[in-house]
Amino acid sequence: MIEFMDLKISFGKKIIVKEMNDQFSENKIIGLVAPNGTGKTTLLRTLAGIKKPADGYVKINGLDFYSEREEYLKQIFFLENSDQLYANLTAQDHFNFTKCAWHSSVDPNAIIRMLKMDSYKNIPIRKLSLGMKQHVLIGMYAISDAPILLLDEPMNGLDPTSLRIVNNLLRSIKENGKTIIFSSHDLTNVHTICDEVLFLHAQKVIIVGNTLDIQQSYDELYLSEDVILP
Ligand SMILES: Nc1ncnc2c1ncn2[C@@H]1O[C@H](COP(=O)(O)OP(=O)(O)OP(=O)(O)O)[C@@H](O)[C@H]1O
Repeated sequence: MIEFMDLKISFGKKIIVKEMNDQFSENKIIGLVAPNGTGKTTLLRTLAGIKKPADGYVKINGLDFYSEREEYLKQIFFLENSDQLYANLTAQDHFNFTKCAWHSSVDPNAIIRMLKMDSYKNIPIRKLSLGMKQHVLIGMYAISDAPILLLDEPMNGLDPTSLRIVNNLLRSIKENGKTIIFSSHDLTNVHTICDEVLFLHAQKVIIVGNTLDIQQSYDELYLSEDVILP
């Protein structure tokens, strides 16, 4: 369970979220959607305890980051982007490390097979393409077996086949009782795999079930705000 209570997030006078009071139960894939610069990464960073709220708090499975930091952090896996991977280590190294650090029973070789990474699992990260590095990141999430996975635009750089494989992987992680929150600009894919969609708009959070037309909701919220060029 993720609980947001009177959460306010800001950078000084710049408010990202004014007041958030929402709850998310387990076993869900939640898409986080908003235009560039609205605050998706900032919200994920706040959930991960990297950014301190200006007010209010987040509880994860009843745990508070500031008073129960160690237990709180055991609930979440969050790697902001592939720049955080070790350039001289391989995918296999990252997977082995993640399995060990998280005391996970997930078999890295099964994930390598599922993500079709055999041909590059032993190549240093610095020699991989963006899409290949995204596979490494997503593989680490799967291997962590953490209850809550926070992903920032994980599908960027994936080809259509990889996207389908990653979607299937996320679905199977969810079926194991996990909660996945991922930010994305790909509304079609959000519609394909999410149970709920969380829009950030006008410093507020708007949650919609995925029965609605996501594109239509997006247009209604944001299109009128488009800048009209002279
Ligand atoms: N460290 C910081 N100090 C001050 N302002 C920041 C900082 N980090 C982000 N911001 C501002 O907060 C706002 C939200 O940024 P954020 O990166 O969370 O947006 P985003 O929705 O993830 O954008 P994108 O879709 O482009 O990745 C932006 O206006 C950004 O300039």
